[in-house]
Amino acid sequence: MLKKEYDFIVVGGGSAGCVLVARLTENAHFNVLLIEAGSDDKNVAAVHVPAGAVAMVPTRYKNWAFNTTEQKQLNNRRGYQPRGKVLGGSSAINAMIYTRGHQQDYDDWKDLGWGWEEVLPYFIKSENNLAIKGELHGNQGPLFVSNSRSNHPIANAFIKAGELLGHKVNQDFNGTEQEGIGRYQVTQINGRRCSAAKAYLTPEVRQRGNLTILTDSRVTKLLLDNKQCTGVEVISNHQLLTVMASKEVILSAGAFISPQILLLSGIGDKQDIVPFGIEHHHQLAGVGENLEDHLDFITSYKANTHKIFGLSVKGIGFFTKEIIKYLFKRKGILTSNFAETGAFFKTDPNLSRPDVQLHFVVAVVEDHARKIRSSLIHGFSNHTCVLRPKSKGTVKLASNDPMTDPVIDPNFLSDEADIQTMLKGVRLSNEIMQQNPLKQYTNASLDNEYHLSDEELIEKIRAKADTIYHPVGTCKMGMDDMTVVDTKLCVHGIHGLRVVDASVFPNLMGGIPMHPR
Ligand SMILES: Cc1cc2nc3c(=O)[nH]c(=O)nc-3n(C[C@H](O)[C@H](O)[C@H](O)COP(=O)(O)OP(=O)(O)OC[C@H]3O[C@@H](n4cnc5c(N)ncnc54)[C@H](O)[C@@H]3O)c2cc1C
Repeated sequence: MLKKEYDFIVVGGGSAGCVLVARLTENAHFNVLLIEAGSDDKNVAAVHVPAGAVAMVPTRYKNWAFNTTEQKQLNNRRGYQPRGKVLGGSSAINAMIYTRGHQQDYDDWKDLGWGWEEVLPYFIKSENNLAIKGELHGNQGPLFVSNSRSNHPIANAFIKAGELLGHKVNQDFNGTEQEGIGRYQVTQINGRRCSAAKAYLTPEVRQRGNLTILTDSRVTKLLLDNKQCTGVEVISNHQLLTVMASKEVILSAGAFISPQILLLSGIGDKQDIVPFGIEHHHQLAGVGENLEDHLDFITSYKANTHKIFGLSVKGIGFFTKEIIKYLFKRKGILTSNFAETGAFFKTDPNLSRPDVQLHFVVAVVEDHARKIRSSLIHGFSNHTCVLRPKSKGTVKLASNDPMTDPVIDPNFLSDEADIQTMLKGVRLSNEIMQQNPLKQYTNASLDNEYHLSDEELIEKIRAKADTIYHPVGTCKMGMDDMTVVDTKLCVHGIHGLRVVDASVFPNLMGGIPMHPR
């Protein structure tokens, strides 16, 4: 039964929220309420079977499926922003790749107390790596990390192709050196997804008497008494309820909704709040600013085999066998995280760390797999993203109605430097795709961009690129005027309120943002 008051209320049961409630409830004196807008993840096959992501990412199933504003530098196209809406949050629908940022990325945050030396013990504590041991890895944490059980031959051909060009094969992207080409490790156990909910909301944690989990319930507003956050308003079962927090409310609703909740509650820049008829409580100009995201450009190929993702009559026999293999052995293509291999490259050898990442995907996933016709093709694709974009966007209110999506403007490619880095990255990607180990599997290039001039390729990037799903920074941590939380993640000037999700990152790191805490 829901109580009127808890010590802590955690808003959003995603990558950050699940970790936090598991840790807080270790202390039997704390009563904790976790509120999640989506459903429980129990018995949701699409979450647990790795290839099930294909049922969620392009659809509204367990997914907020946001759209962005028209992107000026992307030919005024609207982008797509999937986000998990289920316990586990985006870790329940993501590609399960386990790569941290580059060590230097954390050292950029050293003055904030979040340098490499400070964060490494937490990586190690959380990780249970079933394949790699060593001083940079953990083998006893709750988050299981494995080698992919799919091990698709065409994904391996990608590595061979890179090796032919002289790229160093990297056996461990989370080891001492990030640069190189290799296989991604995945957050999986026994061929099943290990989301933050699976890792941290274990049956033992769920049974704790001091933890209440309220799913299918949406926080609409924070309750404020002058400069103290005292609780939340939540819509649950079609009823508007208020629940009080005696110690803290902790926002972990993700990089789009955490700033939206702050703005709906009157915390942010006056100009972003008052025009919507909302009372302005607390001036914080940085709320919803500083949005950074990884832009992704895809080059796709039709394969000369049907033993890869795609839908055809010929493929039915192959997939039937793979389903049986999965049911009995938890192996095969259903364990694939799609982006099985990849690379971290420097577009300029003088750089101190890689500035582009490649994801080699054993499927054609044009427009986030929303283009059914291209998803039918048996094929593969190579994705290029700029790791430290200079372009910055915003998340703001569209209305005072909390059920309305926020206005998301990543402002992709607004900085010319990002276009140039992307261009160089795509050239590196194309070189690999033309090597014999991959050519032997290629029926046709679906993009034919090898012979394009720089100007033509930039046009193609503007016509096709979109997110690879790593928005951060909208409640930035730090001490300057545009920051929202301090180094302990407390909201500046408001007592009893923290933000703990990807919105607090000061900037994007050269890796994937599920694992940096
Ligand atoms: C398709 C996709 C692929 C990705 N691939 C990878 C990958 O391979 N590797 C990797 O490391 N990262 C990947 N990411 C990124 C990674 O998953 C995210 O960066 C990370 O999960 C963000 O964690 P978070 O805690 O900030 O937010 P989330 O995990 O998104 O959690 C936010 C939670 O809050 C809930 N919520 C929102 N609003 C409310 C509200 N008003 N009331 C109550 N609850 C609310 C949401 O439903 C959600 O459960 C991917 C992301 C996506 C979408």
